[in-house]
Amino acid sequence: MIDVSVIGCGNMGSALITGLSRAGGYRITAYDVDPEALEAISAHCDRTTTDLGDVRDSELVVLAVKPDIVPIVLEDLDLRAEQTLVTIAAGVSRARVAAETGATVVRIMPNLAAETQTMAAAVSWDDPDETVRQMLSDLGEYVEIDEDRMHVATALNGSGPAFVFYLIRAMQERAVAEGLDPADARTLAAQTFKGAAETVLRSDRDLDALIDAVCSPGGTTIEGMEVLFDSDVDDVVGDALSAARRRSEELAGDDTE
Ligand SMILES: NC(=O)C1=CN([C@@H]2O[C@H](COP(=O)(O)OP(=O)(O)OC[C@H]3O[C@@H](n4cnc5c(N)ncnc54)[C@H](OP(=O)(O)O)[C@@H]3O)[C@@H](O)[C@H]2O)C=CC1
Ligand SMILES: O=C(O)[C@@H]1CCC=N1
Repeated sequence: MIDVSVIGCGNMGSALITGLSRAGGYRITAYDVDPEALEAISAHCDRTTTDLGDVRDSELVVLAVKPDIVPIVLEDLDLRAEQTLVTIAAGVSRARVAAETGATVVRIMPNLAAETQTMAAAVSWDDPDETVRQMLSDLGEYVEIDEDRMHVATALNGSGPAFVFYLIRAMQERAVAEGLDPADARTLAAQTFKGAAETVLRSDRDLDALIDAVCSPGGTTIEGMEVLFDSDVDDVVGDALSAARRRSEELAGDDTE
């Protein structure tokens, strides 16, 4: 049983808690200043608390508050060297957190799919932490990266779900406009993204080969692909990613990571 505390039970903290609860094998303490946030997540926790002292003995402590709240929490959080503090805040470096805590600091960039144990996460650390590895495996897929790549990871897999939700909506809305029932269009659009993503993860074929596999000669797909090939959609999607990456760098301020 891994003893984990989550500080901040908003969108991301509650997704992590729900995923860990579904995985099993975790004793979960949830801390927040907002009793309503705790109430909303209580079914997935062993303990909810508004007393920061209650997280003092956890093996893993996940800091899931907004970047500007991180220093406020760290001021009152008293941890020891044998504990691991996992920070998920965009644009807040490990060094900045480590300067304010006695614990070993690991930085991850998770995403909302933690809730369904299909999270894509990036992790950076000085020394691999087996308990954090276990947690990340239980929640989905992860890659280890140098911390100076955390800004681009934040844009890709941290912000990425919002970009994908947007694309799902665009396909769904056009299908509805062309006659499909809204609920059916939502199911088909979302499952199509899920299936395509699963295919990429399980296949060793490159993406061009996978596109070709859908495009029957003289068929329907190539007509749609021609529209994409002739558009600037690659640039637009890339620009969205770059804008998110730049904002992560801005949040970091003088820190390079
Ligand atoms: N949302 C996402 O998809 C992702 C978020 N992140 C990172 O996760 C962190 C949290 O983001 P997100 O979940 O979206 O934010 P939310 O605002 O949804 O959640 C933050 C929670 O922390 C609470 N809180 C505020 N002050 C304190 C405090 N002093 N002690 C404990 N809890 C406090 C908030 O309460 P109240 O609302 O009352 O202020 C809220 O419940 C950020 O650093 C973000 O960069 C990383 C990857 C993805
Ligand atoms: O938008 C944000 O700042 C956070 C970090 C990545 C996803 N959500």
